Amino acid sequence: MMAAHLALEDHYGNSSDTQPLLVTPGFVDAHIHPDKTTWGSPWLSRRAAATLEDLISNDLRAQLAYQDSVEERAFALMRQAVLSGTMAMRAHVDVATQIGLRNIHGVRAAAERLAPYLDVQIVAFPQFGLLSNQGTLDLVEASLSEGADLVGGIDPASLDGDLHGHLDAVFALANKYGRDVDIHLHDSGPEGLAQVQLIAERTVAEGMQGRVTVGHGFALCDPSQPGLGAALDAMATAGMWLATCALGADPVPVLDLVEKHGVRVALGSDGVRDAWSPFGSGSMVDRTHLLGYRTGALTDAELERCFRIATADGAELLGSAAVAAFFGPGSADRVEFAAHSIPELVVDRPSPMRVVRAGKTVSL
Ligand SMILES: O=c1cc[nH]c(=O)[nH]1
Repeated sequence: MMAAHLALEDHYGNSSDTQPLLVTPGFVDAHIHPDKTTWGSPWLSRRAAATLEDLISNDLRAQLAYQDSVEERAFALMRQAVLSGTMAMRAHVDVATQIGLRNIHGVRAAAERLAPYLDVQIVAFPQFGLLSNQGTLDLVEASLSEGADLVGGIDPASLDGDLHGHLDAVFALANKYGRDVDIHLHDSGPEGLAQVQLIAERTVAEGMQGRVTVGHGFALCDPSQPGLGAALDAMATAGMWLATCALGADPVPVLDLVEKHGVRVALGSDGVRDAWSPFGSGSMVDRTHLLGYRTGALTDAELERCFRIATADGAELLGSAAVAAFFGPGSADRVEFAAHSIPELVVDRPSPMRVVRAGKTVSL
């Protein structure tokens, strides 16, 4: 999947060398949390957080205090993503006894309003624990008939405190309803790698090769870990994906190493202006820049790899036909930028001049 560079004609039909036109496929946000965003809402002053548990309790407190509905906030962010060139996204949406299914319903309603422009997959995400937060497992199951597409999980050993029980529950639901799986794994070091190995074994045992993603996978970002190669090999055998976000100080994978072991990588925004982070723009062009910056991209090939991860690779993970079908400037679904080349686009991160869906300029 290539981008195409054309000379741009001005209003009078004169082409100009100083105003370039780069035509690209749409972008794919493979990991975002639109239900928690404050996009379009008043500024949220955030509390300090030293641990994952702090972040999670800040998150719940913030969500319970939001005045604007999930649908309004999610729609505002998802609209911004569309206008920034995103054509597909995988949304991790909280399901918990404290909030019931309202986040799932709100994000699904927002997605329906944007359906001509954006393919949205919803992961039922047990942010506050799947087994440890009693009643959540039943809600996750119910969510699969009420708008959620995938079964989510989170740190089975540390956060949920029952490694095997958590994986049993996640894979049982995936099997019962024929859904893919996407598990947040913040745990680092040997504990994180051991969980990756187990998820990979489960994936193969359940015949779910290619249908399981690990989000964040901080353990997979530490090349000093002796078990890293084996964990990456296990993931490759299971056809597992790693969704990384290049957010703040979060660890990022060594892309050469991950690719050498045959593990596929997709890119996402993670939390955009929510209790977890004041940053984020909803733009995958920005996020691609951050991936390049955080992974030390230097050569054109390295910058182009970041672009590929955010477009063609993400499209493969999400099964996005609109992005995958891009063939050049005449494509019905495309994004137009004032840029000379992909490397320059990734570094300069311009806003699109035009997003085109089904042959028509998107105006929202
Ligand atoms: O919202 C978020 C972001 C990162 N990690 C989580 O568990 N939740």
